Amino acid sequence: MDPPLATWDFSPLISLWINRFYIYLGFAFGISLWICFQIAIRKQLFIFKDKNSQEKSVPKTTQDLMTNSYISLQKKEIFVSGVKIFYGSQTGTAKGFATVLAEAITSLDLPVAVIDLKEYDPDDHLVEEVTSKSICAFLVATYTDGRPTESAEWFCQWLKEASTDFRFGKTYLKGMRYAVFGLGNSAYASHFNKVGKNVDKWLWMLGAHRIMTRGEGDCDVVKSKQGNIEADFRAWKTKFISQLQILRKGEKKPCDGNCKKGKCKSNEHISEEIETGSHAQDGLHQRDTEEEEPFESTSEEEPDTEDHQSLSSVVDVEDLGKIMNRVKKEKREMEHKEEKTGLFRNTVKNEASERRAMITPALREALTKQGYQLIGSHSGVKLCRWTKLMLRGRGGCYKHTFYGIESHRCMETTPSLACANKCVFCWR
Ligand SMILES: Cc1cc2nc3c(=O)[nH]c(=O)nc-3n(C[C@H](O)[C@H](O)[C@H](O)COP(=O)(O)O)c2cc1C
Repeated sequence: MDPPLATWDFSPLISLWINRFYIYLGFAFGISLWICFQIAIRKQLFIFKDKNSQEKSVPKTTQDLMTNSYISLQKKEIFVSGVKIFYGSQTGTAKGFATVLAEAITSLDLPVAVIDLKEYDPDDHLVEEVTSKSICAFLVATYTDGRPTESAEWFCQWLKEASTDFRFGKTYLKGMRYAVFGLGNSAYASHFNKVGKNVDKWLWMLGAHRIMTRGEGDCDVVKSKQGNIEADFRAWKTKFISQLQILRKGEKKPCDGNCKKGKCKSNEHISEEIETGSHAQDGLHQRDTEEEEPFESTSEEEPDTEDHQSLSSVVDVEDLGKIMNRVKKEKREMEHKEEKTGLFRNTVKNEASERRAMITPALREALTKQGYQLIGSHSGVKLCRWTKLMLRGRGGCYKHTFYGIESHRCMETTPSLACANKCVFCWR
């Protein structure tokens, strides 16, 4: 028989119920202790593992591997990413030569692209060659009156204009490497290979680096150097391929001391000049060293003749840069002569030290990065975005919309960097 309900003792349960908060507290305390304990253990384990891995994870072999892979990465530096062969052909000779050249380059395991100049827009793409690490070969034919083929007409027109446009400047294509092979016939004496010569000259004027002397193919079998145009091309091709292999290895042909102006008389002299940076600073001097056979290249003389012409006639504002360069060159020569004779030496030096540049090196760097062409040590100019758009037929700035002023005729210029006014709306 069950005891009656009244006889049951509920007092322990009641006391538990009354003290239930202490029980909860006890549980909570226990759980937090357990968590802290776990965290402490994990931390200890982690420190231990870390120590071990630091000691063991980079064994000598791995270290060696890392060093080796670094070296191999360094070794794998690419000096030539590929070759682009541009051709301007009418009856197919240049095109055929381009194919032959492409095959020869493919056998060297180098990527190659054969491009018809008809399908190439220099305005959009030529500047890519500055950084692309490719070598550009131009095979261009000359036609009546020294004109290019129809397919190369726009390319030549663009190059001609850009090379004399001060807004592009002398360094627009700096970094681009190229070689030219012209196709022509010496029977057309006054216009023999004119297109090849011009393309070579214009690229050079824009600052591109000529990797070898221009080749001249001559259809006149009597006058042709190698007997016929095919042989002329083969000779040029052989030279091109060997030059390509040199460049591919990252080797640079040292100056052989046969510079036109005789400024690099010995290799010792060159290294001195490179160290002092005079070669890098003086574009003309650098170009001297690039000439393999200076007598064949006309690029250096021709701009000068143009300068003479421009001086004798009405001066175009766009030619001012060239003229200034000539004046500076003459001044330098004069100073050089004076220094030689010992006359006025001290005065010249004092003047030079007194002259203070208005553009600080930091400002110069920043402006150049922004695309400004700096003139002397005082002014900077840049073609405005609206002008570019206007020239491309893609609209203009608000002055066009509101007042009908065509952007490329807009004369809002504040080229002097020394301007002390702080006008609110000045673009600077
Ligand atoms: C009508 C005509 C005019 C030419 N005019 C010239 C010229 O002025 N100067 C020149 O060096 N070669 C001239 N040539 C020679 C071509 O440049 C040469 O034949 C070249 O190999 C043609 O190349 P292509 O077959 O790729 O078009 C002329 C050829 C032709 C047919």
